[in-house]
Amino acid sequence: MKYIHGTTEFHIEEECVLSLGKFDGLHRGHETLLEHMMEQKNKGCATVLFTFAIPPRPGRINEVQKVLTTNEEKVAICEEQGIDYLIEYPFTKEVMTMEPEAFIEMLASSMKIRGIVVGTDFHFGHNRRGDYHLLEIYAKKLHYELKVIDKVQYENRDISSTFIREEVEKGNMEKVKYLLGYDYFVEGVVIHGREMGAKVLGIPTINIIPPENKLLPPFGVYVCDVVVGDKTYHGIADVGCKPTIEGVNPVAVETNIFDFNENLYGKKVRVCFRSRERSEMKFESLEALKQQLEQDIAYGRFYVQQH
Ligand SMILES: Cc1cc2nc3c(=O)[nH]c(=O)nc-3n(C[C@H](O)[C@H](O)[C@H](O)COP(=O)(O)O)c2cc1C
Ligand SMILES: Nc1ncnc2c1ncn2[C@@H]1O[C@H](COP(=O)(O)OP(=O)(O)OP(=O)(O)O)[C@@H](O)[C@H]1O
Repeated sequence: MKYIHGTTEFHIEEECVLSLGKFDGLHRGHETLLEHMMEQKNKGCATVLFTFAIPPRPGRINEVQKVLTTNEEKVAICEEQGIDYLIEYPFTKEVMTMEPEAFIEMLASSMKIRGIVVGTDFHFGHNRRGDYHLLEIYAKKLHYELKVIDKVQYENRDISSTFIREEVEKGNMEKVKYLLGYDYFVEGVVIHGREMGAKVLGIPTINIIPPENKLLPPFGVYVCDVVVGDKTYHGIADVGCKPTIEGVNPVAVETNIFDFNENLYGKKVRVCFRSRERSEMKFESLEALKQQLEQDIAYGRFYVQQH
């Protein structure tokens, strides 16, 4: 896959099928779009996802925008899904004020568009004036086929990245899985913690520090799957900063993998959140924490057996 970013100058020689939008966390709504794109791919078109690199709003320059998928994850997911080109187009003042007609012309001058796939609510161009009706008018002129997808819903609400971010923030991980089509996950390289887990508490854990802009579920304990290479293990994870342990601890995801004693330091792992058990708490003593951890592990094992 080619990842085109940081430039407004690009040219794709092949005939292509295109979809446009933000695509934060590919979800079950996007899935329908992708299926149509893959049908075109089978007929010889290259698949192109066109997204914008939206800068932070003025006055919020120092605020980190939390996302379901970081750029690195998006690149990996797009590659897995069979996307040939991921374009992250700079959202400059000129682009922001570009009339939708000029935007379509710009796209058509950069690639040979044979198909466009969008949802019914897709809007683009200055003041979001462009919509699928305008794309339909240009379909005849520019000789592409337009496919407009009805919005996939859940409980009478359109599935969207906004909807999913709200549910992640509430810790509703089963619902998030349904909306995404897969477990919500965090990736990171296993680092050294204080090593109290194995030595003091008798419960070994792996620690990862999530990327700063990765949206996390609320601090607390989650039944999870841990993916290491091509293997998946069950475990129980704490998201938070371990208030029982003295000092300032960074926000981390710390996981006890069941029946596992290999050394994972320096390895990249993916922690997939399956279900929230409880909030993170400050315990009176390490002994009290240890007792709770044992209960958490028992809870996690039971959950895994039942689901
Ligand atoms: C399932 C699980 C639940 C945890 N719950 C809490 C908690 O509620 N409060 C807390 O202060 N630490 C909690 N922790 C973190 C422990 O304090 C941590 O395992 C211990 O401090 C070892 O950290 P280390 O790897 O940095 O040595 C939890 C850890 C796990 C694996
Ligand atoms: N539930 C859905 N069903 C069908 N198509 C969808 C669905 N959600 C988004 N799309 C389409 O996918 C493309 C990308 O959507 P985009 O990621 O920008 O929006 P979104 O998922 O609704 O998120 P946000 O909440 O950020 O607006 C658009 O063409 C959009 O219309």
